[in-house]
Amino acid sequence: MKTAGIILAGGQSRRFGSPKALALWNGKTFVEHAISALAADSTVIISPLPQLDSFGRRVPDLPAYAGMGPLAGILTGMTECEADWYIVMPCDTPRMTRDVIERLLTFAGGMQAVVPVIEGRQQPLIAAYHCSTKAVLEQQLQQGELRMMSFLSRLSVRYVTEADLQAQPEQFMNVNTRIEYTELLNKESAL
Ligand SMILES: Nc1nc2c(ncn2[C@@H]2O[C@H](COP(=O)(O)OP(=O)(O)OP(=O)(O)O)[C@@H](O)[C@H]2O)c(=O)[nH]1
Repeated sequence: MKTAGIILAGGQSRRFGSPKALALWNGKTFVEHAISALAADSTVIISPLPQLDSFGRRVPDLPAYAGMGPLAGILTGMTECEADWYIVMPCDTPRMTRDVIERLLTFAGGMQAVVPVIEGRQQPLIAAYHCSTKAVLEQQLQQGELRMMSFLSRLSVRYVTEADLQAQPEQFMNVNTRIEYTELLNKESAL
């Protein structure tokens, strides 16, 4: 099974005020934490930011779908890399770890997607998608339908819990605001 990691590092970071991918935690940028967590044969960073070039292979969103949000980033990654399964990872969940992603992949059989449900909330941006979902996603975006829930409703999905993944709910917490970032940094100093 060939896997590819898709790091979503586009978007506006409006609530954060500067590109989240370049925020620092525990001596590494958020994008580096995402790279470390990805257990994949190849990895691509989807972002318009040239500052991310030093961290790995970076490509901007496909022009036809630029500015259309995370689903556009996922389709871009699927177009850039050939793989059986794609692991999607945002750049704002620096506490995610490789062991959790490896366990996620163990559920990738017979379904089109594996999506965590953590404390009852679906986490489709830290999830695995089979290559058969690419055509579904392309058709959906061509229809101008940008909602993640709409994408999931078109797929056969295996939902897995934090217990299945032996994960701590905090590992899935994302940093959207400066307040959330300060909370994260306080945890760092408490280590
Ligand atoms: N490639 C790509 N990634 C995106 C896009 N929109 C959001 N992302 C990424 O998807 C993840 C979740 O993004 P959000 O926090 O919902 O949105 P954001 O635009 O980064 O932040 P806000 O402007 O504060 O909403 C982050 O890793 C973003 O970098 C996009 O259009 N293209």
